[in-house]
Amino acid sequence: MEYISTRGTAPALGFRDALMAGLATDGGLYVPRKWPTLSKKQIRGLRGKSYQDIAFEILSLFVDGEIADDKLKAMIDEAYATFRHPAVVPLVQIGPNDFILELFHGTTLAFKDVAMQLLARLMDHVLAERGERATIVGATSGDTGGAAIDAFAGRERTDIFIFFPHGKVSPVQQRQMTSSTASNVHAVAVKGNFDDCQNLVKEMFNDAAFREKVKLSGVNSINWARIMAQVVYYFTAAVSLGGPDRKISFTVPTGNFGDIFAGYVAKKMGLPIDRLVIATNDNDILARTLKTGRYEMKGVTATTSPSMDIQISSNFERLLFEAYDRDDAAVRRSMDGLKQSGAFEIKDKALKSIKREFRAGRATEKQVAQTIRETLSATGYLLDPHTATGVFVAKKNAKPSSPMVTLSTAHPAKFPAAVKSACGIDPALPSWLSDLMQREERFDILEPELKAVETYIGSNARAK
Ligand SMILES: Cc1ncc(COP(=O)(O)O)c(C=O)c1O
Ligand SMILES: N[C@@H](CCOP(=O)(O)O)C(=O)O
Repeated sequence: MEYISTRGTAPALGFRDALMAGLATDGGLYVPRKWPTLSKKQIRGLRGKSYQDIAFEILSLFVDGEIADDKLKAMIDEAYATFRHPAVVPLVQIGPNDFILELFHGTTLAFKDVAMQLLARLMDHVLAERGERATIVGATSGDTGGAAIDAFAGRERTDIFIFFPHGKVSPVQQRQMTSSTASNVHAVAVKGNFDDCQNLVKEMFNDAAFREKVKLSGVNSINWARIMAQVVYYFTAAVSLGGPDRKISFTVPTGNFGDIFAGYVAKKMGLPIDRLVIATNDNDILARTLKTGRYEMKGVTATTSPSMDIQISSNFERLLFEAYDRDDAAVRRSMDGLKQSGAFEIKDKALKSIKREFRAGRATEKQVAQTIRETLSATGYLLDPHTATGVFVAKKNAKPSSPMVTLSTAHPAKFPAAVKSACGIDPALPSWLSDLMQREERFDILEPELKAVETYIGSNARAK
């Protein structure tokens, strides 16, 4: 299996190199040269298997023998042993045809743990095999950072630097990032928003000398391995609801487009998915794009679902690549337009192909709060604001003939103020995090300037 860049001018890489590269050297994102597929019979064969076994069957198609099967199995088992639910990602029914896929039973209570626990182990394995060290960077609107810090803390071969927008993450998210005592962890508050943090990370990758000097690697969903790990739960959810002999729809609270792109990959691999619905909060650039064909940045609004307060939706580039029939020049033109003028137009044919695969909807702040309140009173189920965004949009896009699964991307206790103000309930953190808000914080504050950030990393990273 070879991985190619969406911008077409970086070298094609095997799995291990794509894993360690994060972003391609031409600024593009890696995707498999060809989507692996499973027949209906093979998908049926996943029924009744454990999450770990299904993960192995799906992931080994992408790893393609670059990591020995027994080692990959052991990493999968270890990664998902950190989850507090025996099903890893249980499905909960909240209506006759409405389901919630709970992705938040990992150590930091967000769906990011699913991929991050595995990613850290995969990277460690490759670094050990090569006798190397790496500097890991990540931008976060709140959840990726906590999950990455938890997964990489104390790992000998990596130093990890996480950049979060100063004052724009929830107090629980901030404390999860800033209370690590591990010496290889560096939490940095950037005076800006998530897009500034993400731009800094991408600029670091585009600085070839710096990239080489500190042996840079990334843990955002620009890294193909993040997406790959997230494909698995579309299969586990679908087969437990009768797939592939029945089509299942999914609604996904969306920001950086990684989670829903994983659903699109599952479909490409042969999983019969009916509707794939993008749910956005007031930062509705993706919903607007599908409606108008113009991807246009308009500034970020702070919402009660801060993890989705994003304008530059990185993985949309992977979708564009597919929609333009893998024409990397068309992707380069779009990305140049975005950089130069904050916008680009999608050509009719490509837009039509995107609209065939996706629907999109937005939930306003009022609708999010109302959905939390109404779902609680109708079903007794407590949603976090990101999941509530999904549930609201799912209702508008559900079809009576197919089950609708909304991905629950975070535990309500990560956003207690928003949940309390919506429905009066103050959700408690689970026991292993009950002292979180008393733990001491340790972080630095930086301007959103490449030089400042590179100097900071340069003086703290050990991979030189
Ligand atoms: C809780 C939560 N929900 C949804 C999202 C959106 O996921 P994605 O960026 O993969 O679209 C994020 C982060 O991005 C998140 O942290
Ligand atoms: N919502 C994310 C933003 C970064 O997304 P990623 O999936 O690309 O890492 C977060 O919580 O940090």
